[in-house]
Amino acid sequence: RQRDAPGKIAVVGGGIGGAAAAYFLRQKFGRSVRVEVLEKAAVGGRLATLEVEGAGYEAGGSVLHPLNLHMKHFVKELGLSVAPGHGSLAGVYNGEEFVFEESNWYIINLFKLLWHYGLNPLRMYMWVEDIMDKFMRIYRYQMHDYAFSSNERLLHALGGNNFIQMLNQTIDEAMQKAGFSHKFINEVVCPAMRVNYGQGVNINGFVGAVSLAGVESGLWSVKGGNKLVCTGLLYASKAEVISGTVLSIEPKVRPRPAGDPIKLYQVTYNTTSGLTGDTYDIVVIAAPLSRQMANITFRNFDPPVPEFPNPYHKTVATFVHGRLNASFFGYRDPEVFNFGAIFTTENPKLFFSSLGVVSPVEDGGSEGKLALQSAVWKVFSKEVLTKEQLNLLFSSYDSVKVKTWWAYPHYSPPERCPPIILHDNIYHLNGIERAASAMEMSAIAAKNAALLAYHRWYGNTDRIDQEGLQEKLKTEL
Ligand SMILES: Cc1cc2nc3c(=O)[nH]c(=O)nc-3n(C[C@H](O)[C@H](O)[C@H](O)COP(=O)(O)OP(=O)(O)OC[C@H]3O[C@@H](n4cnc5c(N)ncnc54)[C@H](O)[C@@H]3O)c2cc1C
Ligand SMILES: CC(C)=CCC/C(C)=C/CC/C(C)=C/CSC[C@H](N)C(=O)O
Repeated sequence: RQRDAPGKIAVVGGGIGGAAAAYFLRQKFGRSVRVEVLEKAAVGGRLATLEVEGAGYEAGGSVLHPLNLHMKHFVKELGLSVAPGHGSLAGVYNGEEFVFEESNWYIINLFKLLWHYGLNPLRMYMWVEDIMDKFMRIYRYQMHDYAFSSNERLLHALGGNNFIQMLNQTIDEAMQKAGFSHKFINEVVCPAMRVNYGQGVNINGFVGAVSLAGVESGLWSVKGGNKLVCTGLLYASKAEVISGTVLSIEPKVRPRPAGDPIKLYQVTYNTTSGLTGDTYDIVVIAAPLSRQMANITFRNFDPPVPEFPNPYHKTVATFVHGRLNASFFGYRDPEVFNFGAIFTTENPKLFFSSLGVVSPVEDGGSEGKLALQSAVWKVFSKEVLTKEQLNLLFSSYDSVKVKTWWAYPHYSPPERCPPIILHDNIYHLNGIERAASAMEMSAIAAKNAALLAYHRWYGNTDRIDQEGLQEKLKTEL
């Protein structure tokens, strides 16, 4: 006999992971199930805008890759618009001087790159392409309804032992082994890690490769703000969004006069009206699980739900409307200082990781050059910038807005991803962040969890952890 559909599903967290999970759970389980999303702060989570002088700017997750297919699909499905990324001249600063300065002329850049780094840039492009090609297999597997019970199994299905190995070594080790020069790793790869993950080349090889993809051309964002995808998905999924902080989850058994007892989960949460809760058949946790982050207690589980050490890295995004101080960077004439993005190499003396001119989310992307005279700059740093530091970086400024994040995992390979399955019908999305944290990674984890929850509910074991999918699907239409 076909098992009854679940009555109620709880999703903890209304960021892109939770919103995508609600959407995919609705797709899989159909119209009858009640989906409730519990969110303790704002829908969007790490996708949020900050207002600077009347305009909104992406303060968290900002750029998407052209091959981030779930995010692309959401934008299309929800009738949102794409804002293409803007081009601005970039320079790499080592704390004393610029080790690389981009020119307005393509041909000059080509010569400069060849002169400084030989064939390393071209080889890097091919190296990242190869990883992306394998990564793209996930869309085919998910389209055919296949799910994975652990993040390691998911990664193995995409790139075999090589992907697992990438989790266990630093991007520095991975690229040195692949024959990239020390100078190139230091002056090109390291600045990309610092701008994207606020950490250097000691982060794991997989997130390192994702980070390199994150500085490729064709990046985009959502007009009006990336968080619109979250509100849109929650609306489309007909989920009920409840403002509340989940405190604990506990297994419950409800006896039935006829048939097997029903296994449920009691979810207790705090709202503005006090402590309350409800029971659910399935729970999907779409927030990083640790005391530092979601702080959820799992009560009376036998065996207990294990705690995973999963420290997150602090990143401060500071928005400054003002004029950059060219002389801080060694330029006497501010007129010839025309960088719109400044990346940095590793130098303990530097108090910021990167800075770049940003445009408002309502702009829809500005193709041409951004005005640098008095622009809004986004500065990434590990700590909140002091007034003295701001005065060093800017010759004058009108306003400063600061957002501090527990942004992404503090990467330290060898990396083990926290589990996806926490109990019979409890799933956790954010373990995938230990491999790499990005909007698309949360969307992939959300679809995987929805498929896994569905197949495990209905006993479709043939759709879980299948080996040799790449070969198998080649012959399938
Ligand atoms: C500064 C910064 C820049 C970034 N840039 C990019 C980028 O350019 N491109 C990219 O792809 N990625 C980027 N990222 C990463 C990306 O933003 C994240 O990987 C992604 O948004 C994570 O989404 P999520 O839904 O998994 O988690 P979150 O967005 O963290 O969502 C979790 C939600 O759960 C809620 N929650 C937590 N605990 C509880 C609880 N106990 N009860 C109820 N609710 C709870 C939280 O309030 C939150 O809303 C960036 C991140 C930061 C911080
Ligand atoms: C998941 C895959 C395959 C690709 C994603 C590539 C990507 C867009 C990576 C960026 C990740 C990230 C954490 C960026 C943070 S900073 C972004 C931007 N430079 C900014 O200034 O805000």
